[in-house]
Amino acid sequence: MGCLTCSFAKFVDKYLLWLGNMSFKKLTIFLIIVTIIIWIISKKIIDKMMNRINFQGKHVIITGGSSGLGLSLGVLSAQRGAHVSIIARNPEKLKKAIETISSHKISDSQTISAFSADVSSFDSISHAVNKAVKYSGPPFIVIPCAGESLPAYFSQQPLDEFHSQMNLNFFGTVNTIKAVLPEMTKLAADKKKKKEKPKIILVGSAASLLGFIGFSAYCSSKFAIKGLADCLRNEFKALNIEVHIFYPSTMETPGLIEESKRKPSETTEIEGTAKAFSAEDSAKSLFSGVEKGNFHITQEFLIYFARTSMNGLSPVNNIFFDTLLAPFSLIASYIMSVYFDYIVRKGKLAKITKESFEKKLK
Ligand SMILES: NC(=O)C1=CN([C@@H]2O[C@H](COP(=O)(O)OP(=O)(O)OC[C@H]3O[C@@H](n4cnc5c(N)ncnc54)[C@H](OP(=O)(O)O)[C@@H]3O)[C@@H](O)[C@H]2O)C=CC1
Ligand SMILES: CCCCCCCCCCCCCCCC(=O)[C@@H](N)CO
Repeated sequence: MGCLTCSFAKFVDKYLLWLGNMSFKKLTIFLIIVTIIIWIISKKIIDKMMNRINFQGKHVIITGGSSGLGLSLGVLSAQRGAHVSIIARNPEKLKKAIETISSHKISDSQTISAFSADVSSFDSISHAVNKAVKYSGPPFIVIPCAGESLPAYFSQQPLDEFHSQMNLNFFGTVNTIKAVLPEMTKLAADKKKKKEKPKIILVGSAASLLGFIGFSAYCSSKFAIKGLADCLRNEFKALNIEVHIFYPSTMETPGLIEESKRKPSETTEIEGTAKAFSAEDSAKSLFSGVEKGNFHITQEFLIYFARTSMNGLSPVNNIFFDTLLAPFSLIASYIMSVYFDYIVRKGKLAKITKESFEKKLK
């Protein structure tokens, strides 16, 4: 034993001597490389150690589950053995979605069901949730994914669209969480199941982190979801319920096709800075983020990077990585704002405004 300590001391001595003989520049590079290697290895080990969520026999409720991201989340949940309930308005779309999701079941005992409801009405969503719970049991995972984007120039957008965006995206999320909370709280309090915390995953957007021309109504509703997520993450610790928020950037979904028909050209140009993903890939990122235990879930590095500089007092995902990135993200945000402003100055709205000024002067 003594000898072991002895050789360890000798090793440390040699190592320190070797470090001491290095030039400052070499030492700095060496330390940075060692830190990065330790970080990568420890992250890999931690990720491996993290339990994958056991979906088998658990009930997953997804609003907006008849299309786009919600539908892909339903398919993934079915593939992993969950009972899936999807909630949306249009019964035809729901019926088709049920067929798609059911074809991915891995066991006959899985229940895949659909309930028609409007999330912007508490009575409507609460009625649907009660039926879903009666049919498939208490909700283990809830994803309030129903949402829509109505892009327009602020000056041209009718006031009622600001209300409808808030009613669907923000209040739809609040209503859904309110509706599932009593049953989820009971499930979370179950001592036998204490290890597996029920989870709520809010669906924000990259537009929960930054705002630009054309998204004033949509972006505000998505920023509100970010604020809600921060508060609930903290408050629901008392209930043993886990809260996460997902910030997808553009996804190729039926919703995107619809919004593109009315999207101002400047908005499209700025949004194009980030890559578009398939709904399937985004759904996979959402669940893998939950499994890694991340509160903030992003699909791509660019949005992760953007988030670090606007973190405020929100919890960081990775203290080392986020702290390292934040200053660079601030610099990037400055460059981005100069670029975004350039797009707006040379854009359609600026042209229309200039023309109407000139008309008035004549
Ligand atoms: N696509 C994108 O680029 C991005 C999307 N997001 C967000 O992801 C989420 C999903 O978007 P995406 O997949 O594109 O959307 P889709 O338009 O493809 O699907 C929206 C779903 O929500 C349902 N829905 C809409 N309004 C209501 C309502 N009032 N009550 C109940 N259900 C409703 C729709 O069904 P029905 O109409 O029958 O009710 C449908 O199932 C949204 O929250 C969106 O803001 C975030 C970032 C990027
Ligand atoms: C720190 C500097 C990095 C900045 C990165 C900026 C990238 C800008 C892209 C923003 C993409 C916004 C996507 C919103 C999509 C959306 O929610 C709608 N399509 C809804 O349907």
